[in-house]
Amino acid sequence: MNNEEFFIKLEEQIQSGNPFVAYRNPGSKNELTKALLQDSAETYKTDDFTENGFVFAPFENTKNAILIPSENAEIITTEYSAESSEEVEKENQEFPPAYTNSKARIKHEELVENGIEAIKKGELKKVVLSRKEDVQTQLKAMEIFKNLLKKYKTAFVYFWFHPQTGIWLGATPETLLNVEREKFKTMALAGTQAFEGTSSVNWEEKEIEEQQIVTDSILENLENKVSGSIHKSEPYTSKAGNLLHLQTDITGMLDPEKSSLKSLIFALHPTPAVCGLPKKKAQQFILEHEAYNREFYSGFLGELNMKKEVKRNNNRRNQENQAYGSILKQTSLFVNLRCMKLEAGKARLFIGGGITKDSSPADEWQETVNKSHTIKSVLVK
Ligand SMILES: C=C(O[C@H]1C=CC=C(C(=O)O)[C@@H]1O)C(=O)O
Repeated sequence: MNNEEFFIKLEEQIQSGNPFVAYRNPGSKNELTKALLQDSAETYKTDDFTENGFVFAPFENTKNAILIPSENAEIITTEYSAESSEEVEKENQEFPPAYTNSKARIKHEELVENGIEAIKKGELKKVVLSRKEDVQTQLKAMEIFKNLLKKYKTAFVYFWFHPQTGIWLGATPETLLNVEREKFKTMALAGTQAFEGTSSVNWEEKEIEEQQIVTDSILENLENKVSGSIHKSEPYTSKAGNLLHLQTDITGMLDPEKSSLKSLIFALHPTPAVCGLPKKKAQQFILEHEAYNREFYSGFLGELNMKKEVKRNNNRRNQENQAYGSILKQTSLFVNLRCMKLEAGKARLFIGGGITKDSSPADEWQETVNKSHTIKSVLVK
């Protein structure tokens, strides 16, 4: 489908009031943007994660994971080009410094102080604390979505609507879980610094430790769920919009006898990149202290057991590939970061950061300001 037809279909779906999602996977071949347009206003939920479709799950109470089932949706695709990286870089550098709202700053710094105190008392090892920020915007959701598609080629970019949740949009750099056949991939992403023209940067002890905590915890949680060994890369610097993070890629083979897709998802969610350690205590701390509802921020979203057509390999020597059928199931879930909820004329942004014993409240505030640019920069024409 060409771009024009694709966006007309999407507009028609918006008018109908029925649920839909439009999205592009990171680094997608031919920049393929897909949409699932549900054929009724019905609410479908998934509890056992065996269905196929697109799932949208909140941070807590994941029983409310909403599904757009493939079988109840029209699936359309288009190729929509991102801007060249030089253009994007230029825009990022030109983006004006964020205004500082001192009330919000004081509140966030107090929250971080409380987190550091709980860590120093030994109640927690790490906790991820966040805030919301409301920003006025004249842009329509579709324009914001196109801006996200143009700017963030390496992120998972999405535009979700459901009568139960309202409109959400985002560009997240974090994979929660990718499963194709028995092979799975996940990542430990943590540590942040502003991108200032180069990705060759040094990381301080604090960030290295913060990210190592995430890697260790993911490996520990996956231990009994996989067959054979788990492979991890060395931590490396990855770029997400105007930010740099430390990332470790983790891969392995699933053992269907030992674990279902659901148990794997919940072994990971919520990861210490959005919640903390120990998991239950950190979650409790967040719910008690953040004083607002994260809703779907730091939840997860993406393709669930979606059928993917695989082209047959005509190379005769590759007998093994020829033996496989041409359809396989793919799950590609992302952590819902760098996102917003859009209401009439107003975007609610959600931004957080990992707190460890060495965190500084002022630096953590600044980090949330830097992170908010990912979304703020697509709210203007
Ligand atoms: C919680 C967020 O980011 C996470 C992902 C990468 C780096 C993070 C950090 O450095 O704190 C956070 O753990 C957010 O963007 O709201």
